[in-house]
Amino acid sequence: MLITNIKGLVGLHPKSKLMLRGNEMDNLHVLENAWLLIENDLIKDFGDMESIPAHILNLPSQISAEGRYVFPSWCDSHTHIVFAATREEEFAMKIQGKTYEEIAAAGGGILNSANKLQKATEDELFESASVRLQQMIRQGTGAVEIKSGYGLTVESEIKMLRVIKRLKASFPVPVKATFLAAHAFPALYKDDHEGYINLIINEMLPIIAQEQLADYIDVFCEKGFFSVAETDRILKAGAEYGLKPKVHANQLSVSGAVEVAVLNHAVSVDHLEESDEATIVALQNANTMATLLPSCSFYLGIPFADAKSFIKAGLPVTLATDYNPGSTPSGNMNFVVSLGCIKLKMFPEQAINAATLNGAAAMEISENYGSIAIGKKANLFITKPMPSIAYLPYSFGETQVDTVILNGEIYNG
Ligand SMILES: N=CN[C@@H](CCC(=O)O)C(=O)O
Ligand SMILES: [Zn+2]
Repeated sequence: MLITNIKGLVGLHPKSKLMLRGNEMDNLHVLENAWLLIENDLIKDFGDMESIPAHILNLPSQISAEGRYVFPSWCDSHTHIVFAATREEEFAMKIQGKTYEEIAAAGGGILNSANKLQKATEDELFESASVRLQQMIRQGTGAVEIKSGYGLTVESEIKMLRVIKRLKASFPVPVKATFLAAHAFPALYKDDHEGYINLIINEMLPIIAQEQLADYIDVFCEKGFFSVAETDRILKAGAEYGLKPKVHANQLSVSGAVEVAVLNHAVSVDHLEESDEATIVALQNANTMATLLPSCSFYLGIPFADAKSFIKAGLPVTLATDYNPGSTPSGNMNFVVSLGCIKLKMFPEQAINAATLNGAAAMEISENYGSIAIGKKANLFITKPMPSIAYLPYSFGETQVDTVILNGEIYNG
């Protein structure tokens, strides 16, 4: 497949560049008036239309991208898209001004989702999550991480992870699975934290390892949820089974979650709406990525993470959706990139790098995804005609994705 007359081929990085830190994120590298050759599922070659070799120009399967841009697919490294029901009833409570904690204390939140998921069948969960994933792919997402964490029993957490495994087998995008039973203490174990942590470590993890159901283990480390000590114990248990940590950290308070995640060599700490100098210092001396979720801040009305300080401190910053029924009922990475600019004050180049190559890095797949380089997977999208690259985050109410290409083929799902 040959794409010609591309107004701008966006996100050119050397194939060996697996992550962008600090001011490296300023460089998006765009080739104007370009062509791109895809062979099978890989990027075969690309160049300037002025010097396109004749034998390439005469190839049969051509797409003209006149006035349009070609981007690497969005890489969404933080989602909770397997859930049984939406939670609009909490929407009104939020509008009344109830906080996330107050809604959870009133039986809403994660436990609300858990009650509904426990009653849903694996097929029902697969069907509803498939609709969400298909919509995300149409909006330009070409790689995704999906978490458990609404089961909160052995049976339902395993049910969720089996659904994620089926999604991975059914869609033409890389899917990374994260075990997040440590999302909240179920009602039965409200006053018996040891009992639930014992279920996680001694009952759930062995099955997950046996069936290879997860790549990562995650903990919601926050007041009212899992303590730093409990987080440390659960991450260490996961590591025994080869699961690397990702941590829901500093969403509602500076909780010590970042430090314990770094101590456990976490791939990423996610949220960071609350941070201080110590947070940044802890991350500066680590390989842990800072994954920011601005559409969660937008929906909950909580602070936006201090992206500019993180980038200034030389950290690798990632953007993701956090798509879930309670705090971010949206899987649109285009809107996340817009909020990255509008609310996190990231430049378009930084936000696009954060949502592509760094998103891939936060899923440890950036050898093959997240940028334009010869030999990388042809997971791309062609935009509608646009005046500039900045127009994509600028036009926040529209989605500029026009044609989705996955593994070198046009996606018609
Ligand atoms: N804070 C923890 N977990 C999700 C919210 C889950 C929910 O409210 O259903 C988050 O990342 O925002
Ligand atoms: Zn989350």
